[in-house]
Amino acid sequence: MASNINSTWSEQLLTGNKHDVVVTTGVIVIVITLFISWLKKTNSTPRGTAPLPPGPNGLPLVGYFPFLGPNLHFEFGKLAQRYGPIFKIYLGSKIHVVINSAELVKVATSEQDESFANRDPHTAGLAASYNANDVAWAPNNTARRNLRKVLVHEVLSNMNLEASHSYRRDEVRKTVKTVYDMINTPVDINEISFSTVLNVLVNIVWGKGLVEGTKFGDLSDEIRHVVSNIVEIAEGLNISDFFPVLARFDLQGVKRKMEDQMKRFDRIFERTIEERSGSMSGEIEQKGKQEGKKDFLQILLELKDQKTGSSVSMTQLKALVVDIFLGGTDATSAMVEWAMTEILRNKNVTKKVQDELAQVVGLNNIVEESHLPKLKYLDAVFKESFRLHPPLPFLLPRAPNKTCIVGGYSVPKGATIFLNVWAIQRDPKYWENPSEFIPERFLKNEGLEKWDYSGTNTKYFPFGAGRRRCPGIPLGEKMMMHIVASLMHSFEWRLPEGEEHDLTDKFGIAMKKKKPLVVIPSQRLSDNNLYM
Ligand code: HEM
Repeated sequence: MASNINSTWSEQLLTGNKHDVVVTTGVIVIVITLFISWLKKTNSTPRGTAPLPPGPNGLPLVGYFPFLGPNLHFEFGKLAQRYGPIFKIYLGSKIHVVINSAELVKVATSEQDESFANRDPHTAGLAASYNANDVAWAPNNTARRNLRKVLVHEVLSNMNLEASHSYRRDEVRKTVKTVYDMINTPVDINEISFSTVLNVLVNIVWGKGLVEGTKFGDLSDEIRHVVSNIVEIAEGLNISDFFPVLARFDLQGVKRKMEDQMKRFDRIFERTIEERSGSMSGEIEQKGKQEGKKDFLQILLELKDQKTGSSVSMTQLKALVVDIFLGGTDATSAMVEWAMTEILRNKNVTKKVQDELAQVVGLNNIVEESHLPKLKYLDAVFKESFRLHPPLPFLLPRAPNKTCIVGGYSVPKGATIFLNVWAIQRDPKYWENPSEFIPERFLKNEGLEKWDYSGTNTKYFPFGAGRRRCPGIPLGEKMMMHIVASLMHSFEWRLPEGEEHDLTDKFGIAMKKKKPLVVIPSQRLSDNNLYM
């Protein structure tokens, strides 16, 4: 018996019990048949239609999962080299299509933008968006388009951005003061920029008066906790997203944990609305009127009061606030960290950034938002940092609402689409010396190439392209430029003894540095008052 257990199938065939051999052979035949029919299913297309894109086969049920490392952007970069501008890959039971060329991204986000403007929300995204009632995860329907209009034309309008400039100024100044108090001790750049950006957004959404009032001192801490927790939960890989049949079991508890955070968020929202409609309302409204700015809550209450049949519901507005926090904080602070890393590891770049700041701002002054458009070299540094380290290396996943043809291949309705901005922005076909950090490439005005964040040139689109591109660009850009300009203008920075700069990244909700940038500041400006 023991020898039977240890023997191989072929040994049993030669020596063993006939019944065992029949059973084993039967199982093997079934497995091979399943495998062949799975191969046929994953590679076949109905007669007369275009074929599916090429791609690795993987295994039944789990697809290509077992062959992938944790850094999907590297893995997909390698597969792009093998399979070309478009490939398909099964992850679990879901088909994913990865688009790796500027030309085909143009097809998806311009020629066929309407079909590709739908999303494929994962469990965490769904739970954090009140079931896709927001802008970022909702399908491309009328409700979403209306809500996006509220975000672009009300919250982020030029007038509101201009009016809220004092919020950004105050928070950046507070950060400079905090760093000044930490002179000669290590500072975690991502940590301080995350908290600066979050405070700015809290003020934009809820209004400074509400958060700073003594009664609500604890509110911004609570918001900070909830936002950090939401980012952390959304960051992990969730098996249910790849095996939809398992979703209802919520094996890793992602849905439950996210819903707990959303309940906390609901309580914050209810409390602020209650207070706003109560005793503090007149005072805050009056202050807002004097300063010519409206916080988000005020816009919300006005929309409700208009009674014009506005289709924006309370749930949508809450979901939009979460979008603003999630979209705004993580990606912006990740970019501050990448830009600071690239500046500090290239001595030549450090000098050029500092020289420009000395010339535009002066060393007896502080950085103001009005200086930012004149900092052309720093702008090029950001553009080059975005090229090498796009915080969302595949953007947010899309899902076409009908089967489309891209590059001669069939892209099935509902497939998860990754637009591989990471690979395109490093492709030697489009970029000279692609892995080198050369900000000057964005200062040349040769030819007809347009390098901006609009996504119209699909060789460079770190904020996305087409009708789902990021609506937060003007705010994100102002915040990250102001923070880095101020940190570089007010301080000299050095690494702790024995440390070296490290560019390793880690895949997540926003692609960050694996090892946080922790650097030691020293005073650069002679006037101590410029730090107060
Ligand atoms: C450096 C900062 C930022 C980066 C790199 C960034 C990047 C992106 C990217 C790549 C997308 C997906 C675009 C696509 O699928 O084509 C996106 C979407 C979005 N971002 Fe940003 N973002 C930033 C800041 C912000 C800010 C400050 C806000 C809000 C105030 C924001 C709100 C959103 C929203 C709501 C969406 C979903 C748009 C839609 O689906 O229609 N982002 N962002």
